Amino acid sequence: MAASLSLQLPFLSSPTTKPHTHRKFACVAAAAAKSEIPLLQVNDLRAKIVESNVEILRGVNLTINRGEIHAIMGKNGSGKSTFAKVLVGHPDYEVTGGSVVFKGENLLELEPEERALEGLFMSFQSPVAIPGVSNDQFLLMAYNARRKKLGLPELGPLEGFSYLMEKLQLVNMKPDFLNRNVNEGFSGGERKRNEILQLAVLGADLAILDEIDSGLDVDALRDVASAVNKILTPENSLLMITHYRRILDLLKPSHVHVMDNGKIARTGDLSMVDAIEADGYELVSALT
Ligand SMILES: Nc1ncnc2c1ncn2[C@@H]1O[C@H](COP(=O)(O)OP(=O)(O)OP(=O)(O)O)[C@@H](O)[C@H]1O
Repeated sequence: MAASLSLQLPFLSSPTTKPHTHRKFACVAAAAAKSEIPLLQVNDLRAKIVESNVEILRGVNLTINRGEIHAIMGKNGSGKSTFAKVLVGHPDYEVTGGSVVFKGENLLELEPEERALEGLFMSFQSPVAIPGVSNDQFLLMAYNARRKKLGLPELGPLEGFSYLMEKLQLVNMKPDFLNRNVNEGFSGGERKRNEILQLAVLGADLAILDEIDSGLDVDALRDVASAVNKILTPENSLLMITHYRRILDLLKPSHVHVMDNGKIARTGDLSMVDAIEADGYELVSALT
């Protein structure tokens, strides 16, 4: 479980300083250059299951720029979750070819923990419980680890609690969520909301949400979508995996991809979802 804790990726802004004028121009130039490179560039990514040697990803290509919202849809078993898990470095899979560049760095060389610290967050389809660890302990520990890495002072219990309360309100969750052990006894929908709370607390350059909408009632879905919309800025991006139109209407992805047989078979906009709902995946994939 420790591994999946460390997969959660914090993102904080650097401490505010008053840069010297020349440094300021250099920073502006660097920021402009930074915003020009894609946030994520995946080229011909191939991966297999370690245990069985079965190839699941068969040449995935995908580019995500800052501020974009991408959705991946596709038939059951087409490789969507595998793709997400390979991006965060899940040990069940081995990359056999291709490349992934995240924020200009070779993501595949980084350990899962380092990917998290670089600003990659993933919510899992079935979030696990962590018996004996309360949500507030876990969140504050993860948040402080990130602050420490950035050279910022750790938040003490009082400051930490008020920070967590602020984020709790953002995701419209009850305060008792903080006292409960991570996901222990949570309903399916509560676990999904808890994933969004983690994202709100830790932040991310790229958040990957795997079926965050499954099992949510209509109000919870609206809350989750509204929280995600508040977390998104022109500087961060979202990659969501879903089977349903409802969350797409709420989050309005700029790009919709269809995965088929371990590849992105087709890319379009929201209007492609109408075709998928009318004709199914076979016809849409066959158009490529
Ligand atoms: N760790 C694993 N062990 C065995 N098989 C696996 C493993 N991971 C993925 N697979 C297999 O790889 C294929 C792709 O699985 P994946 O979960 O990526 O599909 P998906 O597109 O996310 O499906 P769904 O829409 O049903 O969630 C499936 O046939 C699945 O059984």
